[in-house]
Amino acid sequence: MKFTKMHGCGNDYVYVNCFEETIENPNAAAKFVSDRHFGIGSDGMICIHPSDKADFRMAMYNSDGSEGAMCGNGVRCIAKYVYDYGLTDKTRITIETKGGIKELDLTVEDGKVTWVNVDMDAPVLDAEKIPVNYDEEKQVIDKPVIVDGREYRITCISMGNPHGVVFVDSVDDLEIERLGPMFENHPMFPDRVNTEFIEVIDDHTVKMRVWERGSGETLACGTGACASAYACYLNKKTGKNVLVHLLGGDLQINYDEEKHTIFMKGPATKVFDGEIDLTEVLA
Ligand SMILES: N[C@H](CCC[C@H](N)C(=O)O)C(=O)O
Repeated sequence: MKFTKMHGCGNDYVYVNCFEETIENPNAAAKFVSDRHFGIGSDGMICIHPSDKADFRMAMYNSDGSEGAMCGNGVRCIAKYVYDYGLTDKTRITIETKGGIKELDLTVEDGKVTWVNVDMDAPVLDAEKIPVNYDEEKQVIDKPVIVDGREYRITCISMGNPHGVVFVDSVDDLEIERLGPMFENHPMFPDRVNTEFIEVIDDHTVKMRVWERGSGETLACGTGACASAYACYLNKKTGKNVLVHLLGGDLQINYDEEKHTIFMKGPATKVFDGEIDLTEVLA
């Protein structure tokens, strides 16, 4: 299988061009290639497919092999892949995901994509759609939740995939390896959840760490940054435009109230191309 290792703010995936490759068991392949000791090493695997509804279609898998519905850093890297490898010459493209069709604006410098601005669509607060069960509440905004004997306040949002945004005093001394799985597998989330821990710096800047469903702590999460920026706005912690500092870089998130949509702007980076034999692994 030919692949390309790429990352967005350090959120790294193995990208496979499925116009040319066929993967029999993508869940098992994702789990294997993601392994940082026995595989290639990544937060998961992302397949680029043809689409009959958009220019391209994304299928994304976490490092535990589970399939996710949307990936903000992933769609930016797909934009870079399809342009840089000549699958398109357009600088405005659409990508079909299980979390809806996304529109992307590509910035090209010296013939290569460097930055991508994505229309991430409207944030969804409807508890049933996220999904989250919190008493009979229709929305979960700034609600108390007890984790590890401590009370946190959580705001739940879907960006095509489920997020729980939690405000903390400092993200630097967070015991994320211990806390992350407790949020991820909390009974209020029937499909598990991606959890963002947010430290507010000022009315347009936050620091974020994320514990991703199916992948653990990652250096960045695009959908998570969007959910967090919107949670900050809802809870009056920031305005509509938020610079999110992640462990692996920065994302600029802007909420366009008129269009009721969130824009995410950030980098997309290629690391290397490679080839791997999966016949024995998947046998
Ligand atoms: N890192 C991704 C999100 C992956 C979400 C995945 N962990 C799930 O929903 O299961 C991002 O940049 O948006």
